[in-house]
Amino acid sequence: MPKRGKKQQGKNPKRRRSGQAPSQVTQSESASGSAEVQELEDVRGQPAVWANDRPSLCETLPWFQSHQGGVYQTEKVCHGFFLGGHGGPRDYIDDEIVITRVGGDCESNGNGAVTQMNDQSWNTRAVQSLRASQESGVAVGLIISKGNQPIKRKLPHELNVMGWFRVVEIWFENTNGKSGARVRFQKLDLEEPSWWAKRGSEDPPPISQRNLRLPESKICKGCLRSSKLVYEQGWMCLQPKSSCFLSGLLDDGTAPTDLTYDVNFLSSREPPDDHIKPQFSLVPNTLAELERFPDAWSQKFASRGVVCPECHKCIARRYWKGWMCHDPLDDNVITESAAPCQWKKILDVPTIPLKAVQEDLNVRSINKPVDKEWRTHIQQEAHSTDAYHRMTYIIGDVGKIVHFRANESILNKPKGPDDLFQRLQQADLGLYRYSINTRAGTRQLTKSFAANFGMPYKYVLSVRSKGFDEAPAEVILGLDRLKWATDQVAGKEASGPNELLALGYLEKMAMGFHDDGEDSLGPTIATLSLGANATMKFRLKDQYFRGSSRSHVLVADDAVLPGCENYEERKELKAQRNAGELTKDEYSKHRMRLAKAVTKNEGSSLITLDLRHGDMVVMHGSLLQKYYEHSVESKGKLRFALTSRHVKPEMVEEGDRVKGEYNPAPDQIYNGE
Ligand SMILES: O=C(O)CCC(=O)C(=O)O
Ligand SMILES: [Fe+2]
Repeated sequence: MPKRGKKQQGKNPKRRRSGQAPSQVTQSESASGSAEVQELEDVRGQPAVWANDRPSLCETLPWFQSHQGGVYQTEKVCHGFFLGGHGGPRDYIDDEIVITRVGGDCESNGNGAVTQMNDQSWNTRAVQSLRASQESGVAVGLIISKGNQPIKRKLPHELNVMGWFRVVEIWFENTNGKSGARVRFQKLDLEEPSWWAKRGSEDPPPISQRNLRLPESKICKGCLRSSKLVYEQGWMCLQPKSSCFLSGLLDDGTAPTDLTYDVNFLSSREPPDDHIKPQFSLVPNTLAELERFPDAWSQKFASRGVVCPECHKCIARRYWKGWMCHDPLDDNVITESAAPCQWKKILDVPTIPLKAVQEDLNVRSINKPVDKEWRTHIQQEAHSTDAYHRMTYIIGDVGKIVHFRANESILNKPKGPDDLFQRLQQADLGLYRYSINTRAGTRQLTKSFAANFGMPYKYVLSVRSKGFDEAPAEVILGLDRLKWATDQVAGKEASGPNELLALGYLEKMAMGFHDDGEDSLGPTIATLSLGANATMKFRLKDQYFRGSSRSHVLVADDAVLPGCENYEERKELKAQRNAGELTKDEYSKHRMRLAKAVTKNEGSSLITLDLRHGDMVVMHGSLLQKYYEHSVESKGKLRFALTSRHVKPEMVEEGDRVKGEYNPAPDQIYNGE
């Protein structure tokens, strides 16, 4: 487990580090299937903004926040479009026009080539959003990746912003028996030279000197709808839902497969139209906003990426205190030159008083933490002391969750929660946003800042975990309290914490559903919440909720647990199987039938805890991490969470084990007051 962070760093074969020669040629599949080697031309300029990786791009550009897929839309209108590596057949890019497939509904063969799996139509989401941009006059920003083949240029960066375009044509053609949408973009400003034009090329002629010609169109006799003359082979009806779609060119009424564009279609231009405008600025100016609102360092907009004023790179906010253009902690860093850009912005982060991050201090919003449906399956126990109101939720043999709700009286004690919240803000914790693989298969930055202490843990690389002997005093104060809570739940004899993950949440930050790791950890995990309120949810992992994977492979371990679909029926079947009343095959058939009948997209939360400043939560039982997952959503402008675990020493490299040594002196031991 501790090495996972390293493995997770995606290996992109196209990446190169400084000193390696840029690729001069690219190989592409021609329409006839033979490999061609293309010479790439130099470009004449530089993009106004660029990025090394998709997370930085999406964190920075408000008009392109799609970590996956080529189209970014808000309220059903497309604002940004991504041109990846391979373009399909007939993708076309010149200095002013881009023609490409709309994307989506495709599967990749692993080499970048894609096959369309489903028919696309005017109702396809991506098509609808492009059409909405076209109809409402919204410009679309185009981004092109270095490996893009149709452009035939040596692009300067991994991801390059081309500029604003307008959607001028959407039509459909037949790709491998499926109707696939295609879009033709035209550059919004035809007078400005394109940075990706060939080096040494002339400026484009002024509009007044151009003979702007629109492509020809014809009304289809079959469906009475108009289609442009797109292909050299002749006019065809390009309406996907019409029976006359693509018909009429060959004797048998079908369309030729080897289509080429009509020259007039390629050279035609729509006349400039002042009504077509982008709804964002191409290069966001977050830095200027920060100058205007210097106290806003923990607010949502300040957690976005910025564009480096020196080299124009998108820089995500990965540091608690700001942005670094050349990020020494980024393992995936691509150094473009021998002298990387040294620009950085370190924020002045004045201490935020507790009052400013909490709203309704005395009101607990969730008074029934256990979902109605499961109340009879989850045993609840309450126990109060002067310091904490302790609520225990027991999920059968799986484990329990103990919520220590802090009473007002302990908050302002010396070294107590108020004090810790204040001190953690001033301490240098080294909080950083790591890059992780998501379930959707993309890489994204975590939505909270993390720093690990003690034994190395999960996504934080082992070299980045500071031993407890080097940890700030505030971290150890938190650990003392967590050790107490762990002992309360698991008993003093159990393995105590040897790791602590400190998390910092700015406004609207959250941690999505995850488990804390079942194999590498001891059974008890404790967490302390400081600052803003938060909501912590527990639910069954998806495969246990359904009883199978999404593709209907039955789970090997048929756990029928609170939170799952068809609970009663599954429980009954399991009892019958255990009593020998059902054969293995019969049992599997029933299980499959039930798994296939699940219609819900995801399971709902079983337990929802309202975490307040000073509260602690202990999760106990390794099966809890195996079957259940949890999420935490922060509700205010600033929150810290300190979470301690017992990492099994055998899972950690020998030399790192000393990092987790923690032997509190007697006067350091927290006594629960
Ligand atoms: O933010 C929190 O309270 C807990 C975070 C958490 O679940 C984790 O660190 O694994
Ligand atoms: Fe967690």
